[in-house]
Amino acid sequence: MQTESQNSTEPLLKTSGLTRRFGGLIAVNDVDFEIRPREILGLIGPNGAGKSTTFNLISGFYKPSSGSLKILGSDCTGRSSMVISRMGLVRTFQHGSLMPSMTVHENILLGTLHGIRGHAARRKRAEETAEMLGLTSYLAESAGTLPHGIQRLVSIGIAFAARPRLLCLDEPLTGLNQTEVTDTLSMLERIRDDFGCSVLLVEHNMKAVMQVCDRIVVLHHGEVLATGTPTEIRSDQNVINAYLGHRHGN
Ligand SMILES: Nc1ncnc2c1ncn2[C@@H]1O[C@H](COP(=O)(O)OP(=O)(O)OP(=O)(O)O)[C@@H](O)[C@H]1O
Repeated sequence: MQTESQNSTEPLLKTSGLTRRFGGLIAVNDVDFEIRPREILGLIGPNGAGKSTTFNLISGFYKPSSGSLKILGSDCTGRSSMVISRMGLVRTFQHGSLMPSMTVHENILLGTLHGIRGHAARRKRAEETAEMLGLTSYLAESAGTLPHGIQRLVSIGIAFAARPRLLCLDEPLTGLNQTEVTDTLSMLERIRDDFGCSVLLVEHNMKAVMQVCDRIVVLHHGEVLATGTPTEIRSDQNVINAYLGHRHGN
């Protein structure tokens, strides 16, 4: 999905005044942020801060109450998830995105259905994706029978098989052991460095976020509390008071 015409300085995604109300509750309020080419951006904040709502807004699963969303300079406000995925933004879901009764190969093939013509080319893409994620030996197995950490990787494989410009991952590290976390973070770096893909990471594992992200946006009560590098965020007194100080101590 990468195009030659993409201007490397133009944000991949930019929100302006993004707002979403649920009845009287403002879940996301006047949120401005951008995701740049070839970066891993962390979206963090306490429970109820508005991370999932923001994620659903930018991926077209929710329509904003007000504000705008641009992808590569094109106004995508209120567009469907299908249109947004065709523009190069592909997401995973918090509780996994796979079909348990299908094999790993069949699952990853699902991610190739849009944008790749011909069964042979799709199979090749699925196999390349599996190899990159270390899933080759699981290709023939039913996805639902595999350990949790492998299922998480298969979900990422389905999304990455489309070779998106922006891969949006909703809590991909939940339930992984330390080795699996380390492997997944290395894989995200490869996705960024070898494929030029940006990654939006919604994640509660602060150690991992601080380790892998190029920049971080902190949400609190639906608003952007801070934006910066991991070093800047770690030492931001507002962030420490609202989030890091309580949950993570260091
Ligand atoms: N569909 C909905 N209807 C009504 N209120 C909602 C809906 N979705 C989210 N909310 C509310 O919006 C606020 C933000 O929720 P959201 O799930 O976006 O936060 P979050 O940062 O993702 O939290 P968590 O870390 O617990 O997943 C919360 O007060 C939540 O109860």
